[in-house]
Amino acid sequence: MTAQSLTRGGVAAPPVRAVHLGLGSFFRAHQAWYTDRAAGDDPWGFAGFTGRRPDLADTLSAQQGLYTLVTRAAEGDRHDVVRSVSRAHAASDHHAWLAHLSSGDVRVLTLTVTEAGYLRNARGGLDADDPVVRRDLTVLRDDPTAPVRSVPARVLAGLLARRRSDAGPLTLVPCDNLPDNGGVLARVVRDLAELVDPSLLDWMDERVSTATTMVDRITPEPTDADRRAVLEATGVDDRSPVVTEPFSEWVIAGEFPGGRPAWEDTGAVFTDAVQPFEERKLWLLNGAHSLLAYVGSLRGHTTVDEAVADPHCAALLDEWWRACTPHLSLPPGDAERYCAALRERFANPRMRHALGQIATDGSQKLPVRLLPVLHRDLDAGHRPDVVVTVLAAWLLHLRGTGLPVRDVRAAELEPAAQAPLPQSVPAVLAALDPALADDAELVTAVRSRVADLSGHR
Ligand SMILES: NC(=O)c1ccc[n+]([C@@H]2O[C@H](COP(=O)([O-])OP(=O)(O)OC[C@H]3O[C@@H](n4cnc5c(N)ncnc54)[C@H](O)[C@@H]3O)[C@@H](O)[C@H]2O)c1
Ligand SMILES: O=P(O)(O)OC[C@@H](O)[C@@H](O)[C@H](O)[C@H](O)CO
Repeated sequence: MTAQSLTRGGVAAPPVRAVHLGLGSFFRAHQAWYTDRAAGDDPWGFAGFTGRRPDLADTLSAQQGLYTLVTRAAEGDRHDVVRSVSRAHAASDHHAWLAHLSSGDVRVLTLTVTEAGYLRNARGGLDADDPVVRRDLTVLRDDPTAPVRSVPARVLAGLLARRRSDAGPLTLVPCDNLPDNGGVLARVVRDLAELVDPSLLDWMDERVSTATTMVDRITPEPTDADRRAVLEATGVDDRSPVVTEPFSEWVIAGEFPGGRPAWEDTGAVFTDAVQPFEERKLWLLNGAHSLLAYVGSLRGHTTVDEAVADPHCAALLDEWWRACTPHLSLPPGDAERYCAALRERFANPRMRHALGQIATDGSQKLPVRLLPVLHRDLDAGHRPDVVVTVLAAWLLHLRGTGLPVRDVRAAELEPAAQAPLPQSVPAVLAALDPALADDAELVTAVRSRVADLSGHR
């Protein structure tokens, strides 16, 4: 049998009414999927832009934006073709970026650019010392239409173009795993606007809203085996399928004065307060993921399902969840149900979610996944032992034990971690939060746990 290609068969793609920055697996498993299912007789199409490399834009363009979403349950796979990506552009196609964002048809800009992509400094504002930000600042001051590379600068360039064309209201919808992701995005873009053209700030107040979101759907990096499995199951030679789990959640707070897809029809929840959902998800799921990534990999595991099958890791997970629960603000019983679901989600043996993907950029993830719980416990006079273990395991990871280090701060963290423990422990803790390095008891506990963990390898 000849393999088929993905094609729209002469049916037009939905009109571009939304733009996405950070075209990758998660966007395709989540926001694009919600939008596709919400289409009804009022379809919204995305113009998706990659964050950096062109590959996915090229592959998707060759398939008219179509791709197969594989929903992988423990019992088997479901295959759906998602049709809401109408155009796929490489990051370098700045002309198209400005054109779409200048269009009055476009009312929503979603983003998935990783935690590191927001380029924040230690105080949460824009890191104006970052070399890419510095270069973009010079470029934008000179010519606001010239290509820029950082996320804050790309968004700002799009807004400057939109103001020139007077294209109407726009809502920014960040979908990265960050608390108050709307506040984070608004702040870095406004910080840059102040440096480039402060007159934009008033225009932004009138024309640009920023939503805050909690997003949840485990979506591992697809593999060649996934692609072969799609070909075998469907007969379609999809060059870029996405594999995800059946579970999905999207909680959104914000205004959409220019309109939006009917995401609530497909399960998204609109609320005034995302924070309780965000904390539940970032601590219970993402915190647990980071725990498994650093401790599980030290114990020789490579995927989440392998790690949770290890009774030692499973016991640490329970300990972590017990530490989080008193600090969550959703009704009692909610966390229990969420953790029960997580046990099943993590154990799905067919997902093969690589610990290496989760371990990336710990310097950006641990502060939002673990430290809020650690600080609350320390303030209450307890030191959660499980957090000591994760911090010790992270330090060993930075020392080269287990998974390769991929972190935006690797150049600073790897040498710091190599020093003898009396220096390396406070240095690495301070990189997460200077207050941690000032806590002598915590430093001692982490030192002794590093020694225990290395001894038991
Ligand atoms: N994969 C998941 O399970 C999942 C679930 C919830 C939320 N998320 C969020 O989505 C993000 C992306 O995950 P993914 O699975 O799509 O990854 P991916 O690697 O498939 O895609 C990431 C996209 O972000 C871009 N990007 C990466 N670093 C960037 C930077 N510094 N500046 C600009 N763009 C950058 C990439 O070019 C790519 O377009 C995660 O970091 C997370 O915040 C992912
Ligand atoms: O995507 P990251 O790199 O922020 O984190 C890795 C995982 O913890 C994360 O992707 C989860 O799978 C996801 O947040 C589940 O909704």
